[in-house]
Amino acid sequence: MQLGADHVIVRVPATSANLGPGFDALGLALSLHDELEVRLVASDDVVVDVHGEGAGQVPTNEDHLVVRALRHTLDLLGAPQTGLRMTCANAIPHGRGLGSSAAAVVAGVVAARALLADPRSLDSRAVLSIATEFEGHPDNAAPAILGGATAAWSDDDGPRAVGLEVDPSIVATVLVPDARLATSRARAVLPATVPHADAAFNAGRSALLVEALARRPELLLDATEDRLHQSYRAGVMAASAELLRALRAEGFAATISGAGPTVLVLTPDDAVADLDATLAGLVDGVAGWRALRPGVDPHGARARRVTASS
Ligand SMILES: Nc1ncnc2c1ncn2[C@@H]1O[C@H](COP(=O)(O)OP(=O)(O)OP(=O)(O)O)[C@@H](O)[C@H]1O
Ligand SMILES: N[C@@H](CCO)C(=O)O
Repeated sequence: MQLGADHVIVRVPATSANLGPGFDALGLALSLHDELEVRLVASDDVVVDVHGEGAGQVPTNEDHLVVRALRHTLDLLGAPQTGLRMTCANAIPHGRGLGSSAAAVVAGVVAARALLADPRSLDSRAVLSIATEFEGHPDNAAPAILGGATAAWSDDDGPRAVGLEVDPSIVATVLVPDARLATSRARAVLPATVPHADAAFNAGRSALLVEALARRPELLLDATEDRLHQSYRAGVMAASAELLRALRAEGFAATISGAGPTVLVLTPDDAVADLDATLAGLVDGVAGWRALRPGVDPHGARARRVTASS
């Protein structure tokens, strides 16, 4: 496989996984993006400049997650490796449950694809498969690739995903604390098995959530109930668990975003003012938290080749 470009720009969205009952399966792309510029250079060097989230914290060499995903993809396709200069402008907070690691991996894979002489040789399913190898589960990678809301699953041929309808009146609010929590830590507190009744409960709520997202936002509170992960994780994200409880008690469809500790709230647009008033009343619960209302990203990851004339 030959390379056909030497300069690409990639934009990839944040994602909120699980959406309550859809553990490791459902996800939503949010209009909060990391943007990367990748140039091939003649030497073997890797130079990474990071601005925004993660600056001064993530590696700036071959260990950088985007570089690892990019190189892995080129290797898989039998494409040549070269030196790289990469500039990252990151808006997705790290370790907060907004899919930063999936965004980085997807960015690396789609950057590699855009560098190929024939980018069509890697379709969305192959991108999902590579990204899931890194992530271990496809629920963030799927919406990061496809945009919108997605349901992801795996069969014998690997991970797959489909887009789900989202009623345009649904507003996503994310409440992002300062504290970070590594996904690995939030997964380590989950039990190996769960009661059959809890699995059945979540199956019903996940099915309902597909309908609530598509055209019945008034069902979002019931549809976002979960018994498979959030209560087990409360001990490693006490403030988020308390905020979740308080918002749900007021009738808002709050969930832990991904592996936390961010809280996602899904509301019909006519309930946004009530949500803001409720948040203003929870002064202690949200002091120091960032409240963002990013909108749903309908596109997913995008890559553009830069040519001398563009
Ligand atoms: N843009 C990035 N560039 C380089 N490394 C990144 C980038 N984004 C995330 N990472 C790496 O991934 C880690 C965060 O991944 P982690 O899976 O713990 O959380 P998350 O992906 O933000 O949340 P979640 O998986 O719950 O949505 C960071 O600490 C960093 O090591
Ligand atoms: N489904 C994953 C999302 C975070 O990567 C989890 O909750 O652990």
